Amino acid sequence: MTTLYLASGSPRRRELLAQIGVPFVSLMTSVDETPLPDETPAAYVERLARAKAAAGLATLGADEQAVVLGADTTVVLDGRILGKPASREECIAMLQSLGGREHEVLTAVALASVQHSEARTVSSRVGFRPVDAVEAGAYWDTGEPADKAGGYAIQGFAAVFVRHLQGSYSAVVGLPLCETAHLLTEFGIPFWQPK
Ligand SMILES: Cc1cn([C@H]2C[C@H](O)[C@@H](COP(=O)(O)OP(=O)(O)OP(=O)(O)O)O2)c(=O)[nH]c1=O
Repeated sequence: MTTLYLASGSPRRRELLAQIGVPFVSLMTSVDETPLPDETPAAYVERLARAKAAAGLATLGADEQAVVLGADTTVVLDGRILGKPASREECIAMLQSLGGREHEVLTAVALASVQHSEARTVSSRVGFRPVDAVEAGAYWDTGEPADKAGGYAIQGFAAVFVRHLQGSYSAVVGLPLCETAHLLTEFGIPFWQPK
């Protein structure tokens, strides 16, 4: 019987996958998240999602029954990749740069088995109201932004910054569930639907 593994340390991804009623086993993997020179944001997120799935598969040896899911989420502003803020100052600068305008959130999901691998990338647009430095600093102090791409969590306190979202809410949180369900079906893994 096929077993689905989630190669992710993200609690959001665990919750999102559980939401669509798929049994899975969590795996911890680590991949280098440095962008390659001249790599586009779309190429970057897909490469990382595939790398996370491949790294997970490698830890399982040659298990013919395993399918591994990896994903990556990146915030893109003016073509620039915004990663996770490393400091309070960086987070304040990031949130102020996102304030009063729209940015793109790219999330890729990849499934890999010994036989083959597939990936899908979803682009969403998020519009923020202006965010001043005092509020951005206070938001950093909540502890929420540190492990989030772009320094914010739409599902958390940062919801107060979000004027609009065009695209996939689950993708912004970390896993595009519509596309994930489609890929799972391709790999013969049922979600909540009757078998
Ligand atoms: C924009 C945004 C990102 N995020 C999160 C999703 C991801 O967990 C994180 C982006 O970092 P990722 O590198 O995609 O994922 P991760 O390091 O948390 O987990 P792993 O690589 O082990 O799967 O930012 C939110 O939770 N809410 C948001 O609104």
